[in-house]
Amino acid sequence: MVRYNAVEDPLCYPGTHVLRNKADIEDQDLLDEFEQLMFDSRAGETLPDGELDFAHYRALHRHFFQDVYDWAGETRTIRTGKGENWFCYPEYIQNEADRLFAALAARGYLAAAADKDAFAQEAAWFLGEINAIHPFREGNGRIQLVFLTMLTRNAGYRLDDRKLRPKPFLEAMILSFSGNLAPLTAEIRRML
Ligand SMILES: Nc1ncnc2c1ncn2[C@@H]1O[C@H](COP(=O)(O)OP(=O)(O)OP(=O)(O)O)[C@@H](O)[C@H]1O
Repeated sequence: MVRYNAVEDPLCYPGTHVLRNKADIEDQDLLDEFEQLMFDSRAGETLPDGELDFAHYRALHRHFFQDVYDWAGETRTIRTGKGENWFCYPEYIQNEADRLFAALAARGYLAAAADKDAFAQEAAWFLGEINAIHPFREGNGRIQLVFLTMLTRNAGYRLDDRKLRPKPFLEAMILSFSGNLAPLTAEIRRML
C-alpha cells in the first residue's frame, strides 16, 4: 500500500516506495516491523533532553529512528502528502517550524492552561499545526505523540496512551488539517 503521496523519492529503493534503511530491508512489512522494534527499544532509554523547541523535536526523531534511517532527525527534502492533503513544502519547513515553536513558547508550552479542557484545546492546536508541517519523511505521528506526552507532563498532567483510540484519533487528525480542532480536542481530553 502506498502510504505517502510523494514526488520521485531518492530516499526509496528504485522502483519502490520502500525507504532505504540501515538494515537494507526492501520488504515494507518487514521494514515496518523492524522500525517499530527499534522504536520500542529506544523508548526504554532516557530520552534526549531539550527545551521543547524544534531542535528538541528533531533530537527526539533522531533518537527513535537512529537505528533505521541515516536521515533520522533531519527534515524532509521532498513534497509529501497523505490522502487529499499535501503537507508543508520542504523549503518552508524550517520557517514554519520556527514560527510554530515560537508560538508554543509564547503560550508557555501550554503549561499555563487553566485546566484539562483548556490544555486539550491547546494541545490539539499544536498537533494540528505540527502535523501540517510534517517535518520528517516518516515517523511524524509517533514523534507527535512522544512530544505531546512531554508537553502534557510539563503541564502537570499525564497522557494515558492506553486510552488512545487509533481510528477516531486518525480521523480527528485529518479533520484538524482543515482547521476543525474539536474532534482532536475531544480525543486528547479523554486521554488526560
Ligand atoms: N490524510 C491525512 N491528512 C492529514 N494528516 C494525516 C492524514 N493521514 C494521516 N495523517 C497523520 O499523519 C501522521 C502520520 O505520519 P507518518 O506516517 O510520518 O508517521 P508514522 O509515525 O510513521 O506513522 P503512524 O503515525 O501511522 O504510526 C499522523 O499524525 C496521522 O494522523
